Amino acid sequence: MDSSLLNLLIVAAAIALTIFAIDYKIKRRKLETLGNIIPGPKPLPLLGNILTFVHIKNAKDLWDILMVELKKCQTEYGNIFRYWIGPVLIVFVCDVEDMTTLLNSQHASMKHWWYVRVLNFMSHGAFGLNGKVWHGFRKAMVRFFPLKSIQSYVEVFVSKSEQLMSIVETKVGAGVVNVHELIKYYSLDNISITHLGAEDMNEMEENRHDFFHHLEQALDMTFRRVVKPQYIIDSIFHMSPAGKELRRTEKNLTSVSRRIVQNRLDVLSVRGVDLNDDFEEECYTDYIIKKGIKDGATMQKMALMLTDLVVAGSDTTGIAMAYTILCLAMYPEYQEKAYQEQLDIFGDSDRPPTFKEAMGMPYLSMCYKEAIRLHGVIGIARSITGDVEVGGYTVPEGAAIYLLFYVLHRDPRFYCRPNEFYPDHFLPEAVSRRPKNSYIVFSHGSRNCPGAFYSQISAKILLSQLIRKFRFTSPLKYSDLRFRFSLMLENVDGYPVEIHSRMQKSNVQNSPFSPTFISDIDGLRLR
Ligand code: HEM
Repeated sequence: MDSSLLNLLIVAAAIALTIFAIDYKIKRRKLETLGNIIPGPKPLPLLGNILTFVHIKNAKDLWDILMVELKKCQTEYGNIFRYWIGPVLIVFVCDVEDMTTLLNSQHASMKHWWYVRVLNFMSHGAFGLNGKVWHGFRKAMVRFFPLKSIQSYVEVFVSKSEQLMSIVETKVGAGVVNVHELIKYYSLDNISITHLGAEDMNEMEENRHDFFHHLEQALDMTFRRVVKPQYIIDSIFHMSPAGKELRRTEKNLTSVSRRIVQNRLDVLSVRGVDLNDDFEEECYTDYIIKKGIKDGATMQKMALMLTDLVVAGSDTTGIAMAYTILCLAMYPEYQEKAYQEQLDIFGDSDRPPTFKEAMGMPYLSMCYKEAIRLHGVIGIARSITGDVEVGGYTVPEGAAIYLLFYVLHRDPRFYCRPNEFYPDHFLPEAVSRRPKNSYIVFSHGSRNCPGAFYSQISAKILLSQLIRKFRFTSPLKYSDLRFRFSLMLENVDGYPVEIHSRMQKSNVQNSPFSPTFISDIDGLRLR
C-alpha cells in the first residue's frame, strides 16, 4: 500500500473516532443531564446508587431489600424515579398512564441489553431478541396462538389434565403437599405438544423432571449474578466459577428443547422432507429448524432458540395455577363459590370442560386473574432508543426503564383490597371503574404476551376438574406468604395445600388448622 493512501486511511480513522467520541460525549452529557432531572437518591461519583444493593445475596434478599427501597423511593419521589447503577440510568415507572405511553412508544420496544444478557437462556428467541430478527420469531410464533388454534388444543389439555387428576388423587389424605410439584408438568407438556410438535412427553420423563430442577438453579444463579456489580461485565462473569456453573446449568436446562428438536428432525426425515426446502411449518419447532439450518446453527443453538417459549409457556402458567389453588385453599368462602359455579355448569358430572365452557366460568376466571394480579411478573425492562416524554420528564435515549407491574397491580386507587386475594376485584362493575391498562399482567403493546389466552384456557380446563373433584385447605394464611424474585413473584415456602376428596368426609384429626400441619411444611421440597 503506498504511504499516502495509508496516511489518508489513518486520518479518516482518526476523524471517525473523534466524531464517535464527540457524539458519545454529547449523548452521555444529555443522558446525565436529563437523567438527573428525574428525582431519585443522590448518586456517588462512578458508582451511582449501587451501594444500596450490596447486601443482597439471593432472590429472597433481592425481593426484600429492593422492594422496600423502591417503595420508599415511590413515597419520596412519586411515580417516576431514577437510579444510577454505575453509568447505567434506570428509570422506574409505577403509574398506569406513564406505562401506557411507554408500552405504546416505538422507542421502548427493545429489551434492555443487561436483562437479555443476564437471562441468557431466555434470549435466543422471541422473548429476548430485538429488531428484525425478533419480528421473524414473533411472526412465526403467533400463528399458533389464534382462538381457532387454541380450540383445537383442547383435546391435548383434556388428555393431560386427566392424567394429572389421577396423580392428584393419590395425594388425598397424604398430608401437606406442594401443589406446584404436582401440576407443573401440565403446562410443560401442553406447550411442548401444541406448539413444539412433541409427540410423547412421557418418553421424556427424565428430561422433564430435570427441566424444572435446572430452571430453578439457573434462575437462582441469575439473580445472584444481578446483585454482584463486578459481574456487569460479561467476560468477568463468564470466567468466574459462578459463570461457568451457570453455563453448565443452561446446557442442562436445554435438554428438553434438544430432545424436541431432535424428535421433530426425526419425524421430518421419516416423511422425507428436504430441510433445505421451504417446507410448510406445522409447529414453531419447524420454524426454528428452518432458521437454524439457514443460519448454520448447531443443535444447541436451535435448542436455545426454543427454550424461551418452553420456559415462558410453562413456568408462568404453572405458578399461576398453583397460586390459584393455594389462595382458594386459604379462602374457603371463595373456593365454595368457585365450586358452586362448577356445579351449576356440570351438575355432578366429572366430564372435562369443552372449549366453550372453558371460555366461560366467570368466577373461576376472576380467581385466576386475581392470583396473577398479586403474583405475576414483577416488572419488565426496556431500552429507550429515542427520547420519550412521560409524567412531566424526558426519559432520554440510552436509559433503561423498569415498569413496576407489581406496584401498578397493587395500586389502592384501582384495587380496594390491594394486598389481599379478593376475586371480586374482577367483577364487571369493578373492572369498568378502572382505567384501561390498570391490569397488564400479560404486558401491553407490540411485545405483549402471545400466550395470555392460551394460559387462561389451559389453566381453567385443569382447575375446573380439580375444584370439582377435590377440596383444598392450607396451613398458611395469606399474610404468612414470603416472596422471592423469580420470573413470577414466587412464595418462598412453596404452595402447601392438603387435598381432600369431595366424595369423602374430611378427616377431623387431619384438620388443616392442627399445629402438626405447620411443621409438615418444613418437610416439603420447596421451589
Ligand atoms: C400466567 C401466565 C403468563 C404470564 C403472567 C405472562 C406474562 C408475560 C409478560 C409480562 C410478558 C412481557 C415480558 C417482557 O416484555 O419482558 C410476556 C411475554 C411473553 N410470553 Fe408470557 N405470560 C404467561 C404465559 C405465557 C404462555 C402460556 C406463553 C406461551 C405459550 C407465553 C409466551 C410468552 C412469550 C414468547 C413472550 C415474549 C413476547 C415478545 O417479546 O414478543 N407466556 N409474558
